[in-house]
Amino acid sequence: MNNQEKQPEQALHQHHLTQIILSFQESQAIITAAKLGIADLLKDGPKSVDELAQLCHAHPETLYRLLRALASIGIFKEEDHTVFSLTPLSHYLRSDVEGSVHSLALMVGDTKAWSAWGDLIEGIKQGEVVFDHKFKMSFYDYHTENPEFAKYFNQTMFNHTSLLTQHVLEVYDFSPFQTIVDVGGNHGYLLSSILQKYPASRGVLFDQPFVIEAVEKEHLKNNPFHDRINAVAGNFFESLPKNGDVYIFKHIIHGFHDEKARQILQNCRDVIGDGTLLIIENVLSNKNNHSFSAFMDLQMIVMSGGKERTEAEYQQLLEQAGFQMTRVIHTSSPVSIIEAVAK
Ligand SMILES: C[S@@+](CC[C@H](N)C(=O)[O-])C[C@H]1O[C@@H](n2cnc3c(N)ncnc32)[C@H](O)[C@@H]1O
Repeated sequence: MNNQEKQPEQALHQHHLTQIILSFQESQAIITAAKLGIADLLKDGPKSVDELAQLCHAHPETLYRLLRALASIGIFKEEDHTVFSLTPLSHYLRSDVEGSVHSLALMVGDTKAWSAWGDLIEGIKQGEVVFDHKFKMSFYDYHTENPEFAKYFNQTMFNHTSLLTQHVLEVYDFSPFQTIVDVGGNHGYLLSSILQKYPASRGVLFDQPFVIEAVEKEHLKNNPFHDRINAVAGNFFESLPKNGDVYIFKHIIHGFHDEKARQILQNCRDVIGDGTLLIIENVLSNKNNHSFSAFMDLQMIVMSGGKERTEAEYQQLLEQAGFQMTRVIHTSSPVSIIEAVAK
């Protein structure tokens, strides 16, 4: 291949890489629109920039430049000069729709969370959790310090879980289980959905005291399965509720490094008897293809100190905690179900 033939391909690669490097600009623009609540303001139809600027207390000229940039990538549409409407993409920036990513944008755009990503290099060089190192507090302590952030985090988990639950119910049969324990079950969406499908089962929702207190007030009060759910406050590093037939850990184990993850699983091993353990996670692919999980793994280095794992790594972790992996069931969503029993 001569130099002239190479040129277009090289230019393509250079352009592609440049786009990836600059994609933070798109993230920040979307986050800013989410912070201003633009999508909610447009839910009843198009509005002019002047109207929007007044409603969200922004500067009309710079707001126009923001919306013009977002319209150039399909987020919002400029119907007429300076008049904008929602698009299929910005629909999900609304805070009130199923599948909303509004809270995700606000969580990612939190000043501390965003600036921690700027120090990813420290995590890679030192092998430390960037957030802890930079702010001298853990990601979960930050939830206590900043309840707004905790609200966005919990709402993001809720939205995520509500999208995934159907896929889990499609492939896994919970009918053999009378008592279902959802460990770190937070809002109880997954547990409630299982109880809805399996009327003979009862549930235990286990989480930290402040979460259980909030969930009882906000979610369980109006939950039609409330009388079949026992909400239990505790700490999974100390002990888990006894007498469960199945213990579900959805998006729990990935939040911790191996030693802590083992400790949680060993505490489960102490109470599980001949019950079943289900770990529901985005399992990391062995191949280096582009994967949501591989970047979520970096999020762990930056924020909470956990790690995404391959199937083989989950198997090893389970064995070390006294379990035997029985099968891995893939769903039509990014999560898989890792099933195990005590050895
Ligand atoms: C990433 S969220 C997952 C929530 C839920 N399982 C889901 O997938 O939507 C982690 C959950 O673990 C809970 N958690 C964290 N530390 C805990 C602890 N030491 N004991 C009990 N629950 C804990 C958090 O309060 C939170 O609800």
